[in-house]
Amino acid sequence: MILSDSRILEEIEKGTIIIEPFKRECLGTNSYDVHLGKYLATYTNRVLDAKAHNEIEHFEIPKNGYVLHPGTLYLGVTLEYTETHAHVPFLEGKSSTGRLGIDIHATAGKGDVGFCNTWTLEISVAQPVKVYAGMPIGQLIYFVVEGNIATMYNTKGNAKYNNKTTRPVESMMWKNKF
Ligand SMILES: Nc1ccn([C@H]2C[C@H](O)[C@@H](COP(=O)(O)OP(=O)(O)OP(=O)(O)O)O2)c(=O)n1
Repeated sequence: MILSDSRILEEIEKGTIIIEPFKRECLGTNSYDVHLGKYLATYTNRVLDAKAHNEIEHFEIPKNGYVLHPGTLYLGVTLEYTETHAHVPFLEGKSSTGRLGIDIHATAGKGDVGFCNTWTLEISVAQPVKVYAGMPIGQLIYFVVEGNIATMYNTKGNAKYNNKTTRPVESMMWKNKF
């Protein structure tokens, strides 16, 4: 089950969902629109190593926008800081961003109950496209969870993406033992 607009508002009232900043007009029928934060990042090395800590370089999107090109993975970040304490949040693209050939995540759209942070976006594009800080970039949808949560994401000792940030965060795959 996906939360409706009025249920999302009720959960915000209760404090089980936090979206900052929150604007009523960004609430859709059963989703909330999130926006592109001002920082992007790219990996320093062209060849990434799944076992290594791959470093990234952050940069700010200029006022007049920044052109993204195919063949490069850009990490972006939502302007919105969110907390979800009782539902499973999912980050989805928007039809309007999709129609510009912009993908905002690479397989990872699911969030966890207890995730408290901005969302890192794994952005790739089909053709060159100029993007702007503050533009609508995706939407959050909220699923009802079945069963008790034994470990909330924000209390999980080995959660990788818990540190509060306004910048995109690189892959922490290197912390996995394999
Ligand atoms: N595009 C995305 C997808 C998810 N997340 C956040 C919300 C999730 O609650 C958190 C962890 O996501 P995963 O469980 O998919 O990631 P990992 O399994 O790699 O990390 P961990 O071991 O911390 O669970 O990252 C994000 O910022 N950006």
